[in-house]
Amino acid sequence: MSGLSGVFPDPEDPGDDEHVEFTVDPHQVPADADVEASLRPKSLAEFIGQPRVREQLELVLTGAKLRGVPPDHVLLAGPPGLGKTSLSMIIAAELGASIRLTSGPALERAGDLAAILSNLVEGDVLFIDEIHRMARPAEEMLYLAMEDFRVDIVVGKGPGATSIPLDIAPFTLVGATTRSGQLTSPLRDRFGFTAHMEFYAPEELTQVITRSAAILGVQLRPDGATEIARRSRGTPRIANRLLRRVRDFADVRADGSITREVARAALAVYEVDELGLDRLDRSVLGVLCRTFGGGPVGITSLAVAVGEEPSTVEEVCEPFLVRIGLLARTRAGRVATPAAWEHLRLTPPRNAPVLGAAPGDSAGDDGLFDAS
Ligand SMILES: Nc1ncnc2c1ncn2[C@@H]1O[C@H](COP(=O)(O)OP(=O)(O)OP(=O)(O)O)[C@@H](O)[C@H]1O
Repeated sequence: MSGLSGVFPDPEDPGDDEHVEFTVDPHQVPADADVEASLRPKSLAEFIGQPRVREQLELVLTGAKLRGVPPDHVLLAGPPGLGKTSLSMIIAAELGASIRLTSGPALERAGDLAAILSNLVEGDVLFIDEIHRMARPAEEMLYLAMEDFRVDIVVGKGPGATSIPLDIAPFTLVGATTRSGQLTSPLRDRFGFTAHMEFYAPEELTQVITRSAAILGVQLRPDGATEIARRSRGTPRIANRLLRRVRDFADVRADGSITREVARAALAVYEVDELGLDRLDRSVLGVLCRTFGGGPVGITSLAVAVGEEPSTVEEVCEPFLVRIGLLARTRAGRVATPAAWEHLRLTPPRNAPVLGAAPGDSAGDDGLFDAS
């Protein structure tokens, strides 16, 4: 028989010698990644929240459809997990077009991009995730492709090299970035529309979770949905992930129904606190307060101290910590706010940095400083 089988003790009662038998066929159980895909909204009408982006995008798409031309290139900017990939698929679906998906790091050489561009059919949507991480030669090729629907293929090397122009089908580029400030201005200027994705309000995340629970057939009480939403860091991907983890807990340790109490107990097991901070967030704040006396400290030093990549701390933890007022970015580096000390139940030292008054303490145009 293919599958897994065995015995499982009741986790509520370690002394229990009555065992529950289980049999699971891994081919019958969808992987988390498949579940994630099934939860993606398929149309603008199904896409919850981001009212401004939806309205703007609807105008861009409808205007293009009225004129019978592919819409301008679209840039989706915002922290991870807010729905950029979902939105790119929705753009293609609303246009009745096919979509090709790739990412900046996969486009190392201009040839990688040329191969994709030359295979596009008129009206296709090309999605490039993490577009700020594309290699320079590919980026330069993209300028011409975006503007004139043409690429120059370089044949040969050195002084004898020649470039052969190749027409490509008119297409719409959808770029996604977590670091719009890192885009070069020639690339940024070639997008006709930039959608700035915001963190979601708890009520919007409650709707996301309720919708996902209905798709997954999970019994979810409204107070359970609110509790998960409150701790989802304004991010639908996290909301869906927490819903799946709370569902596990509800199935294994409760009666399968997600109530506020079940959600609280489950999220305590997964170390997600009342503000939605996870281990890494708390570790960043803890190091900032305990090791660096509240800062200011550069992102690299902070990342090394928590054993993470600076980009992870900067793109995953920081935007949310800044948004909920636990961390501030100043010219001199990252600083813990009084609310951070309070959240960690620590007393700030007397010489802890004072926030707010210093002139020039404002973020750069990507909201980030390079103190390291
Ligand atoms: N507005 C929304 N309404 C309902 N569900 C959403 C919405 N936005 C995102 N989701 C859910 O969140 C998950 C993550 O979204 P998605 O992968 O599109 O995010 P992303 O911004 O592209 O993230 P990344 O850039 O890290 O890939 C999706 O599976 C989808 O189910």
